[in-house]
Amino acid sequence: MKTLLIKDCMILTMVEGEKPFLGDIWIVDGRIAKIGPSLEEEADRVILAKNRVAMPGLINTHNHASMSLLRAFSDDLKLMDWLDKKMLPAEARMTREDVYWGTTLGIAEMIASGTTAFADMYVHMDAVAQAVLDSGIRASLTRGMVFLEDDGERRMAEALDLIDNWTGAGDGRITTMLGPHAPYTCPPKPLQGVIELAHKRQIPLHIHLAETIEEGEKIRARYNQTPTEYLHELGMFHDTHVLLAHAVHLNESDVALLRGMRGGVAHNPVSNLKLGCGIAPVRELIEAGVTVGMGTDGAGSATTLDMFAEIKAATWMQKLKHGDPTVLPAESALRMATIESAKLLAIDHEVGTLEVGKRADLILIDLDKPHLQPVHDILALLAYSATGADVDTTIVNGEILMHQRQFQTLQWEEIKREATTRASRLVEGL
Ligand SMILES: CSC[C@H]1O[C@@H](n2cnc3c(O)ncnc32)[C@H](O)[C@@H]1O
Ligand SMILES: [Zn+2]
Repeated sequence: MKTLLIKDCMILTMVEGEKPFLGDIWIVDGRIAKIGPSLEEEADRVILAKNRVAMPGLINTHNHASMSLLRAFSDDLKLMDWLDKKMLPAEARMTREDVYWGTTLGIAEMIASGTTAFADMYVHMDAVAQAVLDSGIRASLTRGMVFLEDDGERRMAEALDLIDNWTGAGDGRITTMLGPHAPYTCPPKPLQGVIELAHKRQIPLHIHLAETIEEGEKIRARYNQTPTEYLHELGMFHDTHVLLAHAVHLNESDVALLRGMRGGVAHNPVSNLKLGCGIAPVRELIEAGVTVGMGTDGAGSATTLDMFAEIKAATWMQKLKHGDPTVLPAESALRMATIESAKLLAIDHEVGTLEVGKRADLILIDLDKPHLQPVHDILALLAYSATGADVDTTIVNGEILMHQRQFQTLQWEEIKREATTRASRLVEGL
């Protein structure tokens, strides 16, 4: 039996209706065994967490972690120029080892900023899975499939290899999905095939949707439909858990089509702002009963994987869009980044709140800082003042991945060296 006791912290469980309280958390074999004041249980290790807030780890529902190698390489471009002229040529040079080290760099940033689980769509996914396994983080992995060239069968085979070989690995830390890339890269026939397979084997789907106005124009010209109508008509929302990344350009009837869907929307506000895509109809989606979680997208576009930046951007953008500061209050934004995101990855029975019996995926935030005092309202402080750099400790499955801002499972100097040399090679001459 492996035990860990976290003592004297302010506990924010994120369970609906529960207020923050001072207390302790006892973790046994990776799960929360007790939460309450003055616990006296024996433990192999004790963390004294005075002046710290314990909350569920943040869950990043849309990422391409390996793109951390392309951070700040190409900015201030329109999405299609950025993708076609810069990202795709650099990605064409990426080896399996590049993906391993790029993903590890992304994971290091996530652990350091309080993310305990993420959803990833990329290539060389066995390397991504290995990086997840080695680091101790939790992830939902997807082989991204573009069906514009004629090697779609190979991509499908790789997607299924990932699912068959890695689902449940790392004591259940790795889950998998099927990932058709986007409506504009997936024509009806292969997309229908993916949807039918997902249906038959009950595999969740992860896809980009309605990110830009240009995407809407492309799909209108090809099929005389909105991107959402296109996916709906192919049966995507009938009985499959679907993770929709972005969903910025939805009209009223698109939102109505998503009503009652399984899964929901990964909102990526920083990427949407930076690429000038627009503001997603988050309030309308939530009012329609659609689950909305939070993500960053890759660091190649968002530049950072700090989920605290997303929390701020999400709430500010909705307030601005509706001209109303009461829209998406602090608690709702924090819920989006924790339990709502857990629902999107279909892991909410295990993580997303601090509750007895759930996996111990949690973070400790250091309040002993000028920008986090005084403590009138801990929810407002976390949503509006905290940054990823305030995270002191990150724990996944009861394992300490970072403590007092020191990585426990990753070798930072090695990651930096590998990432620097590989990143230079990828972008040379582009
Ligand atoms: C086929 S693997 C995933 C693929 O997606 C690309 N990508 C990264 N960010 C975005 C985005 O915001 N919209 C669409 N596609 C994106 C990435 O470069 C990979 O090629
Ligand atoms: Zn993306």
